[in-house]
Amino acid sequence: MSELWPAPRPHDPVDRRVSLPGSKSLTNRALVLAALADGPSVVRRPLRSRDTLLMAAALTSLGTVVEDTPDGDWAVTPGAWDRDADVDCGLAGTVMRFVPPVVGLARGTVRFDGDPHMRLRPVGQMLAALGALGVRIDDGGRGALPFAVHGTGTVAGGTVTIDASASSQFVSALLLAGARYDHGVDVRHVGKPVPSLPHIEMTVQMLRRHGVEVDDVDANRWAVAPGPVRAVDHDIEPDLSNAAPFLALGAATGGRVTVTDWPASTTQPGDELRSILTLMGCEVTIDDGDLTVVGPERLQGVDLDLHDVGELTPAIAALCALADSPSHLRGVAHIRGHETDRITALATELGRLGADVTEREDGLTIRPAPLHGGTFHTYADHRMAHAGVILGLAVDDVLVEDIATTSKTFPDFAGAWSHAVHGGTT
Ligand SMILES: O=C(O)C1=C[C@@H](OP(=O)(O)O)[C@@H](O)[C@H](O)C1
Ligand SMILES: C=C(OP(=O)(O)O)C(=O)O
Repeated sequence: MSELWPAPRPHDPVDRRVSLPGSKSLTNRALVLAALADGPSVVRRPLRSRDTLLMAAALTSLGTVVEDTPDGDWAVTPGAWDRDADVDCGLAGTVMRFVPPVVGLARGTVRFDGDPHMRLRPVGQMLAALGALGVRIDDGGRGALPFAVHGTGTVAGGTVTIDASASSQFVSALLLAGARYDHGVDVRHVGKPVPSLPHIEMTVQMLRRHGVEVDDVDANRWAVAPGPVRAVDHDIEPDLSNAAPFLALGAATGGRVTVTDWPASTTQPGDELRSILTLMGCEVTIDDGDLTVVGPERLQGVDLDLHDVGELTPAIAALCALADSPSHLRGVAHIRGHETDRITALATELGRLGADVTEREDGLTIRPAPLHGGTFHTYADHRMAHAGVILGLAVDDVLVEDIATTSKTFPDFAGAWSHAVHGGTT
């Protein structure tokens, strides 16, 4: 078993100010668009974590130049994509889904693989759509990793139908590369509702910033016109999903936590934390870019459809386990295909520490129950580790397995968390 990390528990309500690293989703989109662009770009204040380093490595292996600047930014220069390569997706959905459509525009065979669990995460529908757009893919009929993409330098593109109910990233992936296809791309979703729609909106907004024309007037249809992708310098916002455990620190301790540089407007789903924490009884204010959460004496349970913001589920579920009325978290069947089956993992691990949890096909019901210490397993999932440390705020002797798994989207999370719980500015 990996190392067990004693989750720190504050003894008094905290009063902290926290600055967070950049957004994974924004950094990886910025890198892809910079690599596809018509000139050099700078990605400013990028997140440097496992997922974004894997993205930078993938684009570099194709022939893109990604260099560190003295300011800690990433300078990206498009290169000739004229070679065979191997891409390690790790456990990054954005690498496995966003890079194959780009490889269609390269000349060479690119083989993709990743961590053991990555071979179970859904990608088959996206590969099939890419095939229909004119890209040759060899996945041995598995519809999963490992697979190879045979790029010829051009992709016909055009209209394609896809069932993207397993992941919004299928749509984002096709849109990101689509402007560089001969006929652009016109993606039509058919199936159960697409999850995480704000992430598709994030893709559309970033494409428009790069001068790409996108028609998203109709529901379940996104059309990208063919044309150049203009080089643009990006400022990466802080990762608002990774704000969840830090805001939970205020919420769960009846304390006060301020996260700096909260964007005035954003497509990041973490922005929903403001209304979710308000529903749980917190006082939430924004003042001059500082978001402050003051926790209540007792947290209230919530009834929430998290379909649009599924990646927040682990942190919210942990807070619900600390609330003094029942919670229903619904609409997140798709998170069974995330870093682990998050619904089963949360039901198992919250239950192990005494929580009264009922697992449902598309979510969890959590009722108040006395909690106790024990080992919280994380299944290589950064957000399970966040859930574990949140429980540790209110329960003695919670041991979080493999805290280092948080490096997927947060460099030195353990250090930042200890600092935030015990005092000082991160
Ligand atoms: O496009 C993105 O950057 C993401 C989209 C979402 O994926 P799903 O639609 O698979 O939930 C989200 O959960 C993931 O963390 C990041
Ligand atoms: C689902 C997530 O990641 P990925 O980008 O690997 O899909 C996540 O970070 O919660």
